[in-house]
Amino acid sequence: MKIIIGSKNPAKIDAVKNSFQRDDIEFISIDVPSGVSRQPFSDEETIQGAINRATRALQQGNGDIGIGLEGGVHETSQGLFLCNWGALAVKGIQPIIAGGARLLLPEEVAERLKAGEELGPIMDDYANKKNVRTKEGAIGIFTNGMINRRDMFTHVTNLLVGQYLYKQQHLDKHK
Ligand SMILES: O=P(O)(O)OP(=O)(O)OP(=O)(O)OC[C@H]1O[C@@H](n2cnc3c(O)ncnc32)[C@H](O)[C@@H]1O
Ligand SMILES: [Mg+2]
Repeated sequence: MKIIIGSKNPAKIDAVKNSFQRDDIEFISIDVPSGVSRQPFSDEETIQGAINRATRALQQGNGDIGIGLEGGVHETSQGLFLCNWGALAVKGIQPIIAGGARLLLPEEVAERLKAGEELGPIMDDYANKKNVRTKEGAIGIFTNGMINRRDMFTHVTNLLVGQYLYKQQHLDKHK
């Protein structure tokens, strides 16, 4: 079985590998356009980015399953939340969608996002580290390492794969 991941980010690739613990799987990661802003600014836009990555990965990689993972932010009355979404695409059914953990971003980070900066570079600057987005992620920084970006995305990919297995077993109900 060939699984195509729509990103070259190791935090995302490792999450997908964690969710498919089988020997007969080939993982291929390709950079596909998310089709949304580089910094998605709502759940809606982040979900669309995840779906676009999954369907494009499936097509371009000519695989059995395409997986798209997308990070974004979402405005609420409490402030700007970090949000993460994932999609799993296979031929013949609507993409399967799942959301990840979320947390409130500090005002200083939110202000910079609203001024047009991307979260990746903001986090490197804020934490005085390099490549936070490919390592612990914003979620790792703000939880003191209790949950890193790979673990957060593994939860999302488990939700995707679990739903996929369920649908496979109940195919006629969900066509
Ligand atoms: O290579 P890709 O797959 O694009 O991975 P990415 O790290 O850029 O991640 P996304 O495009 O999914 O996220 C959109 C933007 O938000 C940033 N971002 C999202 N979550 C983050 C996190 O936990 N830590 C740091 N930056 C994050 C990311 O760097 C992008 O600028
Ligand atoms: Mg990106």
